Amino acid sequence: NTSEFGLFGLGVMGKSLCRNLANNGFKIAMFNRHVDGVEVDVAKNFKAEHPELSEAAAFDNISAFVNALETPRKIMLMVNAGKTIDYVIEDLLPHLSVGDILIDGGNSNYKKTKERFEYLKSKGIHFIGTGVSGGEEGALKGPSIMPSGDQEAYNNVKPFLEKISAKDQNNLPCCTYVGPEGSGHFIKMVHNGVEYVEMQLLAEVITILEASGHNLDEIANILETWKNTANSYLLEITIDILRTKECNDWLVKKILDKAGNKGTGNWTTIASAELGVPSTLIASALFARYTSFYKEERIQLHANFKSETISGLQLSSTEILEAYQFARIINHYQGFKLIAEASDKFSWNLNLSEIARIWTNGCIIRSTLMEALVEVFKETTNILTNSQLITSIKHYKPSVKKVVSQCVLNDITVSCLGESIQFFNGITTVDSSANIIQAQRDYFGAHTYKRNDDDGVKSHHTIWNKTN
Ligand SMILES: O=C(O)[C@H](O)[C@@H](O)[C@H](O)[C@H](O)COP(=O)(O)O
Repeated sequence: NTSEFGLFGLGVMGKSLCRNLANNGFKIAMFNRHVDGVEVDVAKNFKAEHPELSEAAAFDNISAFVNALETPRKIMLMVNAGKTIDYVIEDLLPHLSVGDILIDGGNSNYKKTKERFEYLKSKGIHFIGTGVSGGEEGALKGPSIMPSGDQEAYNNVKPFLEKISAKDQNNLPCCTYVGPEGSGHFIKMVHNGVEYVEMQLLAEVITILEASGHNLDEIANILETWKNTANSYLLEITIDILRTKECNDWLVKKILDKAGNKGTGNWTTIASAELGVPSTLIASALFARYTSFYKEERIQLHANFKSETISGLQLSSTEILEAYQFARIINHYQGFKLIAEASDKFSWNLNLSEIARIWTNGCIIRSTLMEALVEVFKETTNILTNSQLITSIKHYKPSVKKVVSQCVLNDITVSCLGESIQFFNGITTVDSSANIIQAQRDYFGAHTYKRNDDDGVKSHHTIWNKTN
């Protein structure tokens, strides 16, 4: 048994990670199940396709795969999130020894990761739930890696994960021990929530620029200039997408406008609700995807309601850029707020600056804003208290108000741009209207309320003079 590291599951991400590990000189064992007529000799054929895998061992037999590994065994599972993980764990368990380490690199739910961590701990097996971000190319050339579980177990796999990960500006690995049990998958989930919003904001910006009379080539050129102040991986790929033609026509124009999702945005919204954190932009981006799915109803309702003439947009691309930047800051504020609240609630003691640092490269939300946040989180956990970001927000605010109000007047839906200024106005309001809510709750349900003219601790109830 000479293989140092095992990779279980040769899907898109699994294959890329194998090549990355091999390219970094690790002697690996690769496993993919055998399914008659469907998945046959996957590992063997994959090995044959790539010269860098010449030293790798290929298996479709679990016991042979496990026995090819030096102990303590380090096995990374790259299979679909959900029940599959539990089936694979049960298949592997009879072959494992106490002290072996299983790493779940899929987009698993952080609650399930906690359960699996405790279940395997009871069997003497270490379980590391780890977020892996970067897609197929990132997994091959260097993803961002977010492992959590036992620090001691992590130290055993650290040399592998840190070597294959992307590197930040100081050439440090975009891989760090995030914290206990499911914290790695929790931050990966939030990463995806922030990703949903960044994607939605770019979609909204393009809609506004099109409604302002620009075609997609012109919009790609405008976005190109935004790289100077607002660069990100998602901005870069969106420019590529806008420039991709098929028979001289824009390919993106032929893509059906029904946005799919695989669940992480959904989980982030659920976690926000459960933790009482107003991640309103993530929820807006998720629900914008859900709304897009009602294509037939949208067509019908458009016929019912679209009649009045609209005034037309009077917006410069600078104003649209500033509105975009405003909303991005609010997006990152909400994402990291959720992480900070979960860290407190679950006593994970997460390091926000270190999380921002491993997200500066390799992952889907890498950006120059993220690079700035690494320093911001060294001084505060609340980015809206950072003097530079306060200045930026104050500078961008007039533009987002103008852009959003003109979009409303012109019947253009901008759910995330719109929500960014709605949320900002709410979180910067000293005396909100929640006192009305408290009175209504006390009126119909005797739910009591606190007063702002006593110690604010005592609960009060009023026998309201019900005229209705
Ligand atoms: O960080 C990443 O590499 C991506 O986020 C990756 O995890 C995956 O592409 C998402 O799951 C897509 O999510 P949806 O299918 O929900 O858009």
